[in-house]
Amino acid sequence: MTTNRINLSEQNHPWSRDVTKALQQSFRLTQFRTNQLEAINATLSGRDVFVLMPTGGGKSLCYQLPSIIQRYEHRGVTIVISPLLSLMHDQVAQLVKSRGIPATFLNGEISASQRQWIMNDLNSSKPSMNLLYITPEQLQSSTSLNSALSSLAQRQLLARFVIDEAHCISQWGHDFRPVYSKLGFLRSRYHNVPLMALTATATQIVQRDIIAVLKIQGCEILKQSFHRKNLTYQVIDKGSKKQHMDDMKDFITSLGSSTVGIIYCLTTKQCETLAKELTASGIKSDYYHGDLDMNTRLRKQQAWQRGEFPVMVATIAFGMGIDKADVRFVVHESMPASLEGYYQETGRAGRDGKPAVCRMYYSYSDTHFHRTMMTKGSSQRKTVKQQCEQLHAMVNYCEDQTECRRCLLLAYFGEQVSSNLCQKQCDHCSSPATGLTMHTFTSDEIKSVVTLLEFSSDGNSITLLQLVDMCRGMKNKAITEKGLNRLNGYGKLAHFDKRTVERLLVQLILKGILDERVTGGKYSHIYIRVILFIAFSLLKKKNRRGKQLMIFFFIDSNYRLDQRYQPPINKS
Ligand SMILES: Nc1ncnc2c1ncn2[C@@H]1O[C@H](COP(=O)(O)OP(=O)(O)OP(=O)(O)O)[C@@H](O)[C@H]1O
Repeated sequence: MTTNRINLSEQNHPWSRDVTKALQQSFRLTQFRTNQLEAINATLSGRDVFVLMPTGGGKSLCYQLPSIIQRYEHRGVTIVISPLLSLMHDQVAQLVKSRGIPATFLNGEISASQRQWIMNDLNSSKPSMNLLYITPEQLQSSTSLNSALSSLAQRQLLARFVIDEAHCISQWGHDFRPVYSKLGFLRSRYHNVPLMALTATATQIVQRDIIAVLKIQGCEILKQSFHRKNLTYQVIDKGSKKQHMDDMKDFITSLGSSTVGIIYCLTTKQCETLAKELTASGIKSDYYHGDLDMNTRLRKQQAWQRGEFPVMVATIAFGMGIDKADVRFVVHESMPASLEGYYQETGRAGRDGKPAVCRMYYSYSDTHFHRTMMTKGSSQRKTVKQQCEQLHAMVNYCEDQTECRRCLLLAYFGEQVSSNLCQKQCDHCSSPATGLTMHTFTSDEIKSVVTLLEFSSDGNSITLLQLVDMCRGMKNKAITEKGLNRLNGYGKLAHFDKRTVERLLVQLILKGILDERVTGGKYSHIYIRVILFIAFSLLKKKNRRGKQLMIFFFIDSNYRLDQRYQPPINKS
């Protein structure tokens, strides 16, 4: 790859006429979106480039267009490393059918003869394909593919490597894939082949990780705001199971029962049950999750894309590569595990630029599912600490009672913006809470909670709700039987209501004073216990230095489930 810098936003480069022609004739588009031209110029000039664009921003064009520019130095085959088979399938079909661009894919599912044809083409003196989509696993394991790529590189017919969904490289991304983290060998093996990494989700940490793992320090970094002005963000208390369900149905019906949307659930079972229940209520839905076989998944995704039914109820397995422009709502039936994931999932709404709503139902108890997954180690191979930090950031976002949601979300991705940008397109900006009460807890009150835990003879099996009851001096059986009512600190917060004490404990968890852990109890039952995270002595020390620990937060006493903001929405 070259280190020569050119002006990326100009159109006076040797290839510029061809680029304009390709945009108009092959892609039938009139102008570039933010950073597309810059990414194209960077890669055509031989530079490595990191592209951070919101979902639906038009990342594909950044590498598909240069792949057909074949008259200049970096020509030949563009290799696209993509994590998902369905994504490859759709992209290749669209390239070949709609644009007449020679493209194909190589994955574990194609036949031996197709594979042979591809290898022959790569090894020919003038390969016919412009784009080859491959999985990172293929790159890792196939000797024939690697020798074909080396041969192409030697003959200067390897135009570039594209790493799509590059956040999969980072343990801090929301979809870490260990095989992606091995892609660093590309730079060492193919010194002169430009790399392009694209993602829609990247905090500073993820971005640094991607660049470090791929060894593309000094690359062009093209970033743009994560602000999606047509999306409305809402967080709604779940309430009871019935309220939650009724609200979801009312919400969808209010938009029109044929309105296109996605509902994300945490489990496969929830997806199936909810899809059936919605369909029974007149909202035509189907479900999608990772336990379905590949063909069923593909069939369901395509049926939804074609508009055969409007609502897809899915786990996060329904994700990358969904290119449906008219998604008017994305509902999270429960809180997701991270803001990175949340942003990515909500980003599938309103890709046509028209208004769309992102509604999340929240209950702190949703964290129990995520903590259990973390402990089982079945979600992703990140450290539990990393996952906990991400989960706490997500909870912080949901627990917030006053700040503009858009500001909170953008701040998480490192963008400081004014709430004026929101234009009342979030629940807090559109209908500010009317009954806000600020609750301040003194150091002594906090210590009473901590003391309760520390002096509890059976402290390791106290759940959050039990602790709330103990703080409030409740005398239920579980407490009196264990003699927990005789502990120091018991009943010290009796003058607060349940909701307030619960909020306090959540704040103590978010501030790292308490923690929740999953324990395997009898009959391998899993339950969450509260533990003291910061040693009591440490808390006291802080006080001796005069740093009084105070916790304060707001509670909206007027919050009613039936007083929710309904955003204006274009039903057409
Ligand atoms: N310059 C442009 N002008 C108009 N439409 C465009 C332009 N570039 C891309 N698009 C359209 O925007 C939509 C989204 O593009 P694309 O699928 O590349 O987004 P993406 O950034 O890859 O999204 P995701 O992260 O969800 O994969 C597509 O329908 C595409 O045709």
